[in-house]
Amino acid sequence: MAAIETTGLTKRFGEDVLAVSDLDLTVEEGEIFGFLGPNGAGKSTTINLLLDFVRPTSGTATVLGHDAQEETERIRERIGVLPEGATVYDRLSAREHLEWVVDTKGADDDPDDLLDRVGLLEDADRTAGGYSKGMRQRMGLGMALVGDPDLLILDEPSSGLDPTGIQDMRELLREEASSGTTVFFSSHILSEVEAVCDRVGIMNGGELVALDSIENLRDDAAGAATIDVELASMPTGLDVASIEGVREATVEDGVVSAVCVDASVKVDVVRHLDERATVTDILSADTSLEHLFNQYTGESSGTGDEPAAQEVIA
Ligand SMILES: Nc1ncnc2c1ncn2[C@@H]1O[C@H](COP(=O)(O)OP(=O)(O)OP(=O)(O)O)[C@@H](O)[C@H]1O
Repeated sequence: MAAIETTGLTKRFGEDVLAVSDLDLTVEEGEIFGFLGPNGAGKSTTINLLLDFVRPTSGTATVLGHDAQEETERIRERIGVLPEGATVYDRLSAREHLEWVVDTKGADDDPDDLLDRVGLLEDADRTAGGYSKGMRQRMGLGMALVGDPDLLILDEPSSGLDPTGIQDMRELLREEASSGTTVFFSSHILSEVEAVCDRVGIMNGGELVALDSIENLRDDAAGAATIDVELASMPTGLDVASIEGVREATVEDGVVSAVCVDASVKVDVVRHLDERATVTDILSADTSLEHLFNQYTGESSGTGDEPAAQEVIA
């Protein structure tokens, strides 16, 4: 049985916003699944649909085999959730937050054990109103772990965490997965999920644009290659993007950049440009996993090793 299954899941907000479009997604039991995408891609809306916080316009979803809209209670008994912007009661301490969830869920966890696991035991008696964002996030994670859930659904769990906190969170997710818990979590940074996920789904504009293991995404990235060609002057009517095997072509400051499906296409790009202009320099680089993510989502490269594209060559 799949831990999460959506079929044609669609959510519109009003006439103009198609937040989630015809999503078919299966997350298997025991997986650590990273749900990726830039801001506004539809990640939180999908999570809210799974949790019945919003209702779908069309399509269906099941969580642990139960209908996400019809069997909400049965689902909530078995899952742990870290929602986006979780409510924090400023006057209650972390221990009191944990005790409250343990009571509500009818669980038998020792709150201190969980606080220890999320690194908040020392501050367990302080009221949460004075907590930093990272401490609130740790508390939210602790609350999600109550009742030894079969499935963890975490919306941007590393948000607000410092590098140590992110490392701790990864460890925790691995521990949970090794004890049989399915982990489904969203993020907008590929490198954050890379270290921990079995598979990732990449959302963009409400659509699932990639669904694969990190390993296969890596193979794709290894196959692809970027070439930067510097020209003495830029001729009009360049059509680099039409060259077979070129995925994306841009120009900035006299340099034409092309992302190619494999290394052999780079030769075609150079030939094409050499026939039309004076080539003054050629630079070539393998495409990073981050760049591949950017290609799927249309984000500009966040790696800092390539110039942001200014103009797309038609
Ligand atoms: N309640 C709402 N009413 C109207 N539009 C909404 C609502 N919730 C989300 N949206 C819109 O739906 C789209 C998807 O938003 P969503 O929050 O699901 O994206 P996201 O991938 O989680 O982004 P982020 O990483 O910024 O949290 C956006 O255009 C957003 O503005």
